[in-house]
Amino acid sequence: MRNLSMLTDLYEFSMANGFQRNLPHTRGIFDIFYRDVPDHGSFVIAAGLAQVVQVLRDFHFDAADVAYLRSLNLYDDAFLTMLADFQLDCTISAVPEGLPVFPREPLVTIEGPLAQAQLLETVLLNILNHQSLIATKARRITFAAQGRPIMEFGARRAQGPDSALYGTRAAVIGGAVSTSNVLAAQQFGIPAAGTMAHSWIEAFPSELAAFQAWAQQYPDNSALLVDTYDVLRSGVPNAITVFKALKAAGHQPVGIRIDSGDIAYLSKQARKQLDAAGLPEVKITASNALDETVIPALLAEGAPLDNFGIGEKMITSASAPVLSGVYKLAATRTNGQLKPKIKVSASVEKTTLPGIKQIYRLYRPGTHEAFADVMALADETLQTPLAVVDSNPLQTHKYLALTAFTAVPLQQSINLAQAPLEDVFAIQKFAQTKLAELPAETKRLVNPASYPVYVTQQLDALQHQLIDAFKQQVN
Ligand SMILES: Nc1ncnc2c1ncn2[C@@H]1O[C@H](COP(=O)(O)OP(=O)(O)OP(=O)(O)O)[C@@H](O)[C@H]1O
Ligand SMILES: O=P(O)(O)OC[C@H]1O[C@H](OP(=O)(O)OP(=O)(O)O)[C@H](O)[C@@H]1O
Ligand SMILES: O=C(O)c1cccnc1
Repeated sequence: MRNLSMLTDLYEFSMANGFQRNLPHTRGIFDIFYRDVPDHGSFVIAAGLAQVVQVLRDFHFDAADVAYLRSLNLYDDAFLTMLADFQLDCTISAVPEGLPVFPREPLVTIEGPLAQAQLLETVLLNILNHQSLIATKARRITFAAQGRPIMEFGARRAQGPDSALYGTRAAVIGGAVSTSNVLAAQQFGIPAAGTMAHSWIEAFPSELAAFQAWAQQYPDNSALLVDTYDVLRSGVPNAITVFKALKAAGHQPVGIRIDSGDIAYLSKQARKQLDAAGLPEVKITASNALDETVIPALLAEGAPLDNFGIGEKMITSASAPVLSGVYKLAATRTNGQLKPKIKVSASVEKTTLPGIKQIYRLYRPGTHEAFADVMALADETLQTPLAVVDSNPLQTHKYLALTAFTAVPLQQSINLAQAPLEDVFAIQKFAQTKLAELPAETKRLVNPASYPVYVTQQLDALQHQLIDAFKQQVN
């Protein structure tokens, strides 16, 4: 990954420069969290931490970067010198990639000198917002496919090269099993997969000649695109001719791909033709702007589809193209003294949670059934009964007591020097394990139930104390 230290908003440099001059001995503790789930879902799949770790490991400014910043005539010499000799002095704790996370829960917490930690806002949000968005969308599509494999086909429609590359990584975290994107396959160890484009068929004198040439070239990888001319009158009959010849020569025919028209009707008819020809093993792949709304419609019609190629809708998260994760100051530390901080906003749902926190997932004792999350101050011990209040500021502010639970902390401190860049399929498996722990009603695609996320009485009291102090100041 190239050095992304300059991928930031100008105001980060402007604040960092001022922090160094005004508050040189103050450290900032920043939380990264989001407020709204894309597509009206109930959770987001956290993704992108491996790239965050890479960026932090390599965070430095080249001579050309410093010269450019100097040319803006905005910044102090001492600040530019600090950038030129940059030594990252930040610590990071984070939830693991693949974990389903809920609104307002800190995915990542960064602590460091204000002048450093502020500089990380833009690039960290860029990475985490993008990958978590695509992983979340891929989870929805995978869920809709009910176990049928999803091939990621989106490189041509992604918003630029990085979105194709890291979007594919995120799509696999969310459940895709292979990709047509060779760079992503190479870089992340994802199986490379694919069929053929219409140009292959158009280039030959006939569809049959095109299929035959393909089968000769790739006798054990013969996935044939059958919709160039007429799926049922030409594509499938020609594919059957080629598959029979392949079988006779001792090869295993792979499948057909349908990429246009009424996919339910065409796949049912194609299945009948293939079965009647003694080719029940031939798989049917569907593609063409598929997503988690079209796939269930196809399956509800009884479309006999074995797998899906998914491009534009997944790689761009077309139905919900933004995850608005934010980077908010939760506390400062000066000469060892911790000061919780809050942003009190006119819109009550934007008021932040102060202090250094930990998130806990609560399980029914002796089970893997998660039933709620609790955000607490990091130095709190969770007592039973635990007094909590809904973390959603728009809910009624009513305390309740939680009694029977096993609490598992979700954020872990990350050792930048040692943090392993985990295998994407290990992350996918972890995501599936963690998804399995959530109540079924929170996972459905339409109007999912929201999962309870509470804050402890102590954290709630701290928030209200800071809000009151702010009100007194204003008055
Ligand atoms: N039976 C079906 N039920 C619901 N949606 C379907 C069904 N069959 C296809 N679709 C979806 O409808 C959308 C439009 O299909 P259509 O065949 O009109 O595509 P198109 O883009 O016009 O075709 P082409 O790719 O040849 O230009 C696509 O998202 C496709 O996946
Ligand atoms: O629809 P997506 O989910 O993005 O899947 C990838 C699409 O990419 C290819 O189309 P191509 O670029 O050849 O254009 P087409 O729309 O004419 O098929 C392929 O045939 C799929 O239709
Ligand atoms: O291999 C394929 O079939 C493929 C790859 C990218 C986009 N559409 C289809």
